Amino acid sequence: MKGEGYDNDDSLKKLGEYIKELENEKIKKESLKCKTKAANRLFYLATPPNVFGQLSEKIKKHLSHPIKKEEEEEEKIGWKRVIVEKPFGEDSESCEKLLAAMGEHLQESEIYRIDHYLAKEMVQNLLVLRFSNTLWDSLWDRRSIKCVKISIKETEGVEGRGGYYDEYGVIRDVFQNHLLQILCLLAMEAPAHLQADDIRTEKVKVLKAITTPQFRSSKGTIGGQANGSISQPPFFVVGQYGASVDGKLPSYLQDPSIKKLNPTSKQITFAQMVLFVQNRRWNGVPFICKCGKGLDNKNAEIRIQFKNDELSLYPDAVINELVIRLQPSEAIWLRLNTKTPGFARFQHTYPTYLDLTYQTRFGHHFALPAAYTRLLLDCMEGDQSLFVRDDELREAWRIVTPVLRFLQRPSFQPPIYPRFFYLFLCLFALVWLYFFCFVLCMGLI
Ligand SMILES: NC(=O)C1=CN([C@@H]2O[C@H](COP(=O)(O)OP(=O)(O)OC[C@H]3O[C@@H](n4cnc5c(N)ncnc54)[C@H](OP(=O)(O)O)[C@@H]3O)[C@@H](O)[C@H]2O)C=CC1
Ligand SMILES: O=C1O[C@H](COP(=O)(O)O)[C@@H](O)[C@H](O)[C@H]1O
Repeated sequence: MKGEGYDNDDSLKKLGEYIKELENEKIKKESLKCKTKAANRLFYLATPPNVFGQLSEKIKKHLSHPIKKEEEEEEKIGWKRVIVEKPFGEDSESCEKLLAAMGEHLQESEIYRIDHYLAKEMVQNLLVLRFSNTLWDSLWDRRSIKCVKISIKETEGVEGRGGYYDEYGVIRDVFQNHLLQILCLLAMEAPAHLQADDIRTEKVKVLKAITTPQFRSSKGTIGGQANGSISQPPFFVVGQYGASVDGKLPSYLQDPSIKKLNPTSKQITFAQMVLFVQNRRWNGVPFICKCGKGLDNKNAEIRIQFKNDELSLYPDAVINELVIRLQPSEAIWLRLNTKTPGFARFQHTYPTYLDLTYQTRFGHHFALPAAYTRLLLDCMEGDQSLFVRDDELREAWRIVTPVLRFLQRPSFQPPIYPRFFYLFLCLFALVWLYFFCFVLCMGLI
């Protein structure tokens, strides 16, 4: 295979023959122990997406099990499954092409589209947290929830991955997939059953209820205009990271890979959008979604902020907030008010937390598998719950495509934000501490 193109029939034929040889050997050995003659085939396409279609065709042609006269059941002949990595397209149009190219040769049940965020412990936990605790049933909607914040923040920059990143940017890299998937799990209705397709059907409904961001220009057209502004809801913020304030960490444009490929790149590395799920449950509740690189913190979390009751006896008390931290250090906490402990009277509230930090509560009793371990196992077991279905993909691209078009305007220039640098913050804190001690000492003298 080495050195041959993905479209080379001969080499793929050879690969098919080689696989068959291996399977025959294995079946010979194993048939002594068990009666199965099936040999399953799992293909992992770690290739650029532009060859997914071509490869699907070759897999069908040369690498599928030879089907007998009458098509036999999967258990007898073994299954064939294909895992594909994102990006599944660059916008709605290219996604459609990709879906068609693969769909021509493979069935949807054979395609496993990876979104590794779906396999993170706390993302899987969302279904359990929401639907096994009836406590939320009357709270999980626009009547009680003020807003939902989802953020995936990274401190790292592109670190030499500019070849891939500069073509895709943060919206295609994280927003369109990981972030929207989390939003779906938070906003969806209870699925009919805990089966892959029931769950995915509910997720699609959420995506369908998200209105496509509209862009207004002086000419009243949508998207792509130089002086366009986003219409209701009016919020989206983008940027590209610059160098750290002390100049020690390079900016996006100074990254060696970007410098080499596209030194004047306008690609964005941060995006925040406020999305609205326009259905009866969520109408009017902003979902504030942000993700980016070169930021102040590496974490991924969900914050569900509850409304304050206008008639509350404690109008100044902090609002209740449910926080689900996906990483680092998985945790769920609920911010509540208590009486200020001690002599303070009941007029005084004190914000505190009901805290479920996984490490403390579950310690070493549970090993959390890496996302990819979970996904590979699920694929082998034929469970598509944590993989993205074609209609989810279409809808997710429908939501972000107008934004991407808007950012492609020739006049667009990304705002630059300084890259966060911890050492800088530490030095800053030290200077303040020093100053504070100095003032304190002077006071004492
Ligand atoms: N189990 C655990 O480990 C627990 C840990 N904690 C920790 O305690 C600390 C406090 O937690 P918590 O009370 O929940 O967090 P905060 O009340 O400090 O809220 C943090 C959130 O507020 C946003 N925010 C902060 N400053 C501003 C601002 N000026 N304008 C707009 N938004 C802002 C942050 O956004 P952004 O991300 O953009 O800055 C983030 O979403 C955290 O470090 C938390 O990790 C608390 C409870 C349990
Ligand atoms: O898919 C991607 O995700 C990573 C972030 O994943 P995490 O598991 O480390 O949170 C991101 O850095 C990368 O750019 C993107 O392709």
